[in-house]
Amino acid sequence: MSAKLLELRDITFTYKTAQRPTIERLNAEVYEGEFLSLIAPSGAGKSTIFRLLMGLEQPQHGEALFHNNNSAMGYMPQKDLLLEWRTVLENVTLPLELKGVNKKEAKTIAEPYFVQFGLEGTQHQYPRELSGGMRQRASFLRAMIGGSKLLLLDEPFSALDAMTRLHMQDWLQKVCRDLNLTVILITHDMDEAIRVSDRILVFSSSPMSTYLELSIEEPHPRANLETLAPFKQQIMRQLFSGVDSI
Ligand SMILES: Nc1ncnc2c1ncn2[C@@H]1O[C@H](COP(=O)(O)OP(=O)(O)OP(=O)(O)O)[C@@H](O)[C@H]1O
Repeated sequence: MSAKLLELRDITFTYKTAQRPTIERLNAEVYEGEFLSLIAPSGAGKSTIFRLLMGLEQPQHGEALFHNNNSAMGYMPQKDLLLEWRTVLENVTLPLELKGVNKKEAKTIAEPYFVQFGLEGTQHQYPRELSGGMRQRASFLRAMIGGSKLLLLDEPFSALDAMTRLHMQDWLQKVCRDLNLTVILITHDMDEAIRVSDRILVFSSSPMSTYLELSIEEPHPRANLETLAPFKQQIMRQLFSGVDSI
């Protein structure tokens, strides 16, 4: 078992204008090097968890506790937010420049990753010249280049076509393992969660509080798609546990 990287301890959070909490007494742990997915109904509060982790909101009760000295996080939103007036390389080096690394050195640090991220040859192109999958890979490289070992991915592939999405899932899972990154992924897509994750937390309603935890052991079902079905059934049962009929 890997070491604990992050702990959510008894977190309760209510937006100022809301009548009831979005997160209530939530407890969860994240382990170093794992790929963890969160599945919950739309509007349940998944992005709010990311906002709390990034310190953009403060819980009224409880805390997010980091177990190592590096609490830096990379964040990748649904829309890639690449800056259209900067080249791909200049987009990728942005977090380094913001940390005070000079431009030349930032480029030297970023360049070697272009091959691993399937972006070789795009360094001096502009984002508009890239395909959707390439844009997401550039966005992902930008999220991790600052040295963050924890990445928060908020439905990063939802705008991609089905084929590109499948390629991206396999690629993402592999690159995270190779770079020993810890990932928390928000997704609506059960197949995606099962394909990429080591562990999945499934919430059935808001406020987000208790959840079903699925640990996906080896041999991983991504290796044999027919083995996805039992996991999918468990997720659906949990998601619809509060619903009388569909
Ligand atoms: N700044 C805010 N002020 C008040 N309420 C908010 C704010 N941001 C989000 N909410 C509400 O909090 C709830 C949770 O929102 P959140 O975006 O975290 O859900 P989500 O699970 O990520 O949704 P989706 O799956 O649709 O992206 C929603 O009801 C939303 O309307």
